[in-house]
Amino acid sequence: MNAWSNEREIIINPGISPVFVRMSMEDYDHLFKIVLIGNAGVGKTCLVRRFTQGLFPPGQGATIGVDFMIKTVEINGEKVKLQIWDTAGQERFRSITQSYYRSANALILTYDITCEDSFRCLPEWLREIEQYANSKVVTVLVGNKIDLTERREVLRERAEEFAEAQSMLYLETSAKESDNVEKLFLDLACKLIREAKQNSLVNSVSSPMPGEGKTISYLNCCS
Ligand SMILES: Nc1nc2c(ncn2[C@@H]2O[C@H](COP(=O)(O)OP(=O)(O)OP(=O)(O)O)[C@@H](O)[C@H]2O)c(=O)[nH]1
Repeated sequence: MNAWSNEREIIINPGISPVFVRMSMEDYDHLFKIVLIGNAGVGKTCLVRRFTQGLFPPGQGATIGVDFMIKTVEINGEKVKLQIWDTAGQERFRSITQSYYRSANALILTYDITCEDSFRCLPEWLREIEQYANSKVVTVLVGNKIDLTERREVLRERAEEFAEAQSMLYLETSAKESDNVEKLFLDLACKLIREAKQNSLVNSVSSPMPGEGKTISYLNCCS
């Protein structure tokens, strides 16, 4: 095993055959697949671990291939199971990670506000999305590491403008300080519920995936 809590699901041979260490018989009202993408080192893994485990891992190493976690939340009395796929940012894993886009209900495209390069690469990531994701996918642009204010290289206004031009939602986060991380995932879940209810989602997750995490309640949206 590893240092992660038992909420983590282990994937052996990412992209080929997911093998899950734990099974769950628990029901849910909605199941959504969320995939995090973006340059290496922008903080994708830290965002996932902050949300699913409430921690900021010290000395987080680079993701190899794809990691997978599940968290169940309760929103307005409905159980929402979020399958969260954390992809490696390194170029050499691109052919593996691309294969996870197609069935995603939502993509979290992440950059690092202290790294201009990670922002400049966004058009390249958008081309990947265009090519590999389904046309109904909800995309959120996330500027991470806002705790490093003095090292900011990308102004919020610039990112907001970019996101708006691309019809993406935009949020700034700090996985380290836990700023906006819960909001990111829960607002996204709310949007996916609304879209599911309007029957506008391509229900690409056809068969339930096993596994279970903590259940938390969230009542502030979906009105
Ligand atoms: N200060 C600060 N550092 C962060 C934050 N999020 C991540 N980091 C640091 O950034 C580095 C990279 O974080 P990861 O979560 O591994 O980044 P990643 O995008 O998953 O990287 P790959 O797996 O290589 O694609 C680590 O040293 C983290 O500690 C944040 O919100 N604030």
